[in-house]
Amino acid sequence: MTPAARTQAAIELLDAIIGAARSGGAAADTLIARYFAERRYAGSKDRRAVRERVYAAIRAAGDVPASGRAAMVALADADAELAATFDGSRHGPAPISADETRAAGGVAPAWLEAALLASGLERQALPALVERAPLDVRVNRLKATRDDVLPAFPDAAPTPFAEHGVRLPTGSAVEASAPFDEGAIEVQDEGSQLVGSVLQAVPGERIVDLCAGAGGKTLALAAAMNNAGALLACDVDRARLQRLPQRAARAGVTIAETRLMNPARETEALADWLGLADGVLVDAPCSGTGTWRRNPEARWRLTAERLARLQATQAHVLDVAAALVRPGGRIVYIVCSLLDEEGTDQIAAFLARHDGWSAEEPSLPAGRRHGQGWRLDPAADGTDGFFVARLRAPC
Ligand SMILES: C[S@@+](CC[C@H](N)C(=O)[O-])C[C@H]1O[C@@H](n2cnc3c(N)ncnc32)[C@H](O)[C@@H]1O
Repeated sequence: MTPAARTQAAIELLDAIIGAARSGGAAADTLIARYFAERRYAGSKDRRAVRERVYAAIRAAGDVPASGRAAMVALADADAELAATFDGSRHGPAPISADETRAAGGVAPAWLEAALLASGLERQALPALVERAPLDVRVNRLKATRDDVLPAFPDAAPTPFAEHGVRLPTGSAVEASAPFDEGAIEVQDEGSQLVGSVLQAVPGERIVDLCAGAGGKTLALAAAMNNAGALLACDVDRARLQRLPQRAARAGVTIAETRLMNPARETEALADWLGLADGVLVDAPCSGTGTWRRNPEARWRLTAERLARLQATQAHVLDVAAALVRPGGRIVYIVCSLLDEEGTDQIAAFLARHDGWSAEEPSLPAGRRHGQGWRLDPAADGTDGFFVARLRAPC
């Protein structure tokens, strides 16, 4: 493909991504994969270049742009090489005119920027929310140590804070590596590794991972428990939960049992665990404002209505978790969001609903106290953004 044709492809893809963001359609990655599946003439360099242009345009536009062209023209205003590809050639975009529409910049839609500032984030911390993220992996201590893994990747370095983390150059082919194949590493952001460790699960305990998804944190819990004890991984999403057993097998995890639940009927599915868990991890469904670095189009999709629905689910899963914990046991509540509505406000509301429970300070090597919990943010900590709180049940 010529450079101009690559820009035209990025414009077409952005049009599809913008349409999907407005209608709740497929994610950008899916649309990009479909686009190239139908255009076999595009080589791997073309695909990489187009993808980079698409994501640069998504990162640069805080709100949904009027069109793919408006997004690319805004990008070209600051990039002469890109601007030169608007050359009107056969497969390229028409030349740029001075008065045509440009996508607005910004970090997020105005209502979301306001909500982030109201949640205590400094304005200068906002751009880091949409910068490219590093590629972090967690070393699976059931299979290897960090020193075993580091030599397998030439440009790898230990993560600054997480004990078992390794940071690799973005784009490293982790899943084609021997350590991945052997189950010695899992892709996991350093922040995710840190907040997952707040439960401090130890061998022999009875632990529930209530919102386990495909098991990213379940596998870390099993490693912390050295495969000894009981570990129940639950979710309401069959497709996600179904991926867990295969990942567990690769990681040498033997104690994770999965359980699919019906939404709003979780306590029925968990009747045999009521009041018995030493600890419950609630990695709650959330708006993902802390993970825009990896998924920048998410900020185009979030609405106030969706946020309100997520908040209701978060309160509900916290209440389910409280029913599972034994006297004196604990809950760790995590959201990959920096909005107080999903973080410290949820904890305050939980404590108001549940007599005798208290919040304990998680105290991690990165981040800082925030309300009744702890917060990591991309600008200050170089991790995805997270809120985490530890709650102690009365004895
Ligand atoms: C942030 S994701 C979990 C990610 C996962 N723990 C990991 O580390 O990879 C939140 C999960 O909550 C699940 N969820 C949504 N509603 C739920 C409910 N009522 N009970 C349990 N899980 C729920 C979603 O299906 C989703 O998998």
